[in-house]
Amino acid sequence: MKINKQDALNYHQMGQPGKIEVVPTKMLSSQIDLALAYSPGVAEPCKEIALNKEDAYKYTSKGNLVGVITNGTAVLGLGNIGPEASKPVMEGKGVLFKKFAGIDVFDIEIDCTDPDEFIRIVRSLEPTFGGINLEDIKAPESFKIEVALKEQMKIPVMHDDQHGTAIISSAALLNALELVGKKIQKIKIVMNGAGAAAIACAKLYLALGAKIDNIVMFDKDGIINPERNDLDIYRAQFVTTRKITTLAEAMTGADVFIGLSAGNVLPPEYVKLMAKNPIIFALANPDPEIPYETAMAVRSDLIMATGRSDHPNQVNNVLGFPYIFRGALDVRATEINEAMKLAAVRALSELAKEPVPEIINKAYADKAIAFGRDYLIPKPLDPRLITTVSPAVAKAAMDSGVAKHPIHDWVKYDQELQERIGINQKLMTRIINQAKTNPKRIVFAEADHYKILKAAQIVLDQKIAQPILLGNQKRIEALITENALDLEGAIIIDPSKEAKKREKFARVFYEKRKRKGITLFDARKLVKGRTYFGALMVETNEADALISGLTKDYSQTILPALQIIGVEENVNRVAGMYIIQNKKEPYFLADTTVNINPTAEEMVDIIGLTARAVRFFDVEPRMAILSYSNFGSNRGDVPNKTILATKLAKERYPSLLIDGEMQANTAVNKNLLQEHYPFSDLAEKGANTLIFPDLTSGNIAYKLLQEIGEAETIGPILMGMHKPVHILQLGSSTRDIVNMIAIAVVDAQNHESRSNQKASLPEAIAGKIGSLV
Ligand SMILES: NC(=O)C1=CN([C@@H]2O[C@H](COP(=O)(O)OP(=O)(O)OC[C@H]3O[C@@H](n4cnc5c(N)ncnc54)[C@H](OP(=O)(O)O)[C@@H]3O)[C@@H](O)[C@H]2O)C=CC1
Ligand SMILES: CC(=O)C(=O)O
Ligand SMILES: [Mg+2]
Repeated sequence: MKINKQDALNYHQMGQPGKIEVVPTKMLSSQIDLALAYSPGVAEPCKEIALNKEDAYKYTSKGNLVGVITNGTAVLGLGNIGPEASKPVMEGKGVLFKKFAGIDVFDIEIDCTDPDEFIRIVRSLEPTFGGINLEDIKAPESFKIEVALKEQMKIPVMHDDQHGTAIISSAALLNALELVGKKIQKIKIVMNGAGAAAIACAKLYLALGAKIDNIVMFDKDGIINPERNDLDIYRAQFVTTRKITTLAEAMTGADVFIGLSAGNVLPPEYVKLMAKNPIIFALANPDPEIPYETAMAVRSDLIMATGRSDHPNQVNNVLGFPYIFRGALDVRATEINEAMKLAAVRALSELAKEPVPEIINKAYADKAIAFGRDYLIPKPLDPRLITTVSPAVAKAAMDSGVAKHPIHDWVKYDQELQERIGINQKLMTRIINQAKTNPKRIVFAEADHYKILKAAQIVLDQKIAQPILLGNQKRIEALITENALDLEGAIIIDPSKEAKKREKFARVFYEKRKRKGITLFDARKLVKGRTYFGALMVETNEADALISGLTKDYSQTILPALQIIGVEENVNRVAGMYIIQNKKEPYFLADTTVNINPTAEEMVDIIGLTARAVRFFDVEPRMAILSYSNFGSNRGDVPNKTILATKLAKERYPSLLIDGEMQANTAVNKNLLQEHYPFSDLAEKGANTLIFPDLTSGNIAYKLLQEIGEAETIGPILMGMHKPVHILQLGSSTRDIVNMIAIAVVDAQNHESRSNQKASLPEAIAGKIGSLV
């Protein structure tokens, strides 16, 4: 994946600088809250903790808080760039801890290179944290620091670059060896790098059966052999007695190369020297010891992994640290010991051999990921990691006697883990990857706008879509130059210069609308408008989907689309849906954009369209029909209408989980449903799809969520059009536009794949033609 320097800087700079903030977990909005949270109320937990320090786990965030601590001396493969410069990486680790395992992090960058002083500082932080993740501290100091802190602290301490890397690379190595039928006891290993990561990896390989005589290690000064008189005690363990002096000699006949050093230090010709079916893990970040493509081009029997996400086999400690700490914190382990590390290795290596759920195939746009040369180890977005690795680590902590709070109910623990991450966090990743499998031509009516051009560049770079930019060519080109955009490959069309095409489109439009009051003269005038022009491109198959609306009111944009493209066959109307992505799961809201005051029957159409669209996102809809009343508790037109809509929808779509009418909070609060309305079909899980009684309530609800809720919103997704058209909200961000483009591409793929299938909406909902927007 091409990452542009300026984009990376903008990403970190935009909005509130950095990637992380502290969010309160309790209400703090009244005098009472303040008195409880702070003086005088706060004194009570203080006094309890003073009597029993363990109560810090009960009354503070300690039990779920990890310190990601560094001095910035070995930041990725960038070297000793200092504590300030390491902060983006540490914030990044914090975000991954949170996203993948629900663990909160304070990142702490300490200006201190003296190991004893560093040890003293970190040790003094024990009251704050439930665990310490040491990060990017250079060897050999990192060894001394970790050993001392493990000894002196009663909370789990792990140097991630050592043990995270050792665990993940061991799991991948065991699986790679299994694939090529080699035994770890027999393989010849070249370790390039003799720092924190390399030494810990080599030690774990030895624990797994590798032979010290078969390992050769290199640092910047060359091979580690008896002639070296500059070796610390850690490197000295890996002095080779073999008669080798150069990397080329070591690579000759080697089975495995492990790179934990720096980028681009392994010449391709050395790869040729390796034994049959060689294994290369080039793990330096961000640039591996040899680029993936270069190594793979050298020989076809190579098994290759890197630390990056843009190639198969990402061997990166992100597969470990969130889940290892999760398991350790959950049993309040006093340390992370060898048994826990080996349990993580086994869990990871076994998970890679399990059949891969469809959700992961989709997240990686790969039709069928299966254990093999390109899939040695689970993918970082695999939601099974938390429910596999964390329990394995927790069990091992219990079995090895370091768990202060053993887990007894493993089924309940599994559920808790799932709830921590929410199974559908990766919704847009899945859609984007699905889009990449078959990019489509997307025409933009408002291409003379920076945000559209930037989004077009992103989708072009990421091969999500082929942009067609409508607008004044000179203005578009000026914007591209002004903003240093790279839009090579995008098609620019200036409708004002396309007289022939306009005439063709005017005639198509005229034929469609001549009995609806449109003259050819009107048509010629209207097709000068870019939304008309774009919609006609889609209608005449010159483009696959239209995106418009960034600078215009919704109704002005939808009109041309409805007049030209119209409503899908077998569907009575179009409707708009918004996705609200909260921390745990997405919620789907409809109709938020089109139907002003639908009748009960019209609501049933909207329910059908929405159910199908929700399934398009691989989510099973649990639909609540909303009102200001709960199951007949209030009278009025809206409750009457929504009660009828619920009844009719249940009749028309018997396979759908629908209930109503109910208030919005009832719908999304399963405890409330269980307590007061246990008879409801939604009582078990609550609703994830909310159908509004009218446009006023739908529109107000999503706009409020968008502006003052903390959730990310995706949409509006226009449902029920004959061909894909999506209309942006006025002022959408570049990110909103990219999301919308990906949705439009997948929508176009689905339209294409069902063009020969004629099925009614109820049949589609019954699952006969799959999930389609
Ligand atoms: N994929 C993953 O999950 C992970 C990858 N890494 C990567 O591993 C690398 C090392 O990290 P870490 O061990 O923490 O850092 P350290 O600073 O502890 O170690 C770096 C080691 O690499 C050696 N080295 C540097 N350049 C060369 C070279 N050209 N040839 C041979 N050896 C070289 C250094 O030698 P000397 O001692 O002589 O200076 C040192 O032994 C980084 O690139 C990092 O990104 C680390 C952790 C996880
Ligand atoms: C991944 C990681 O921790 C590193 O490269 O340092
Ligand atoms: Mg690191």
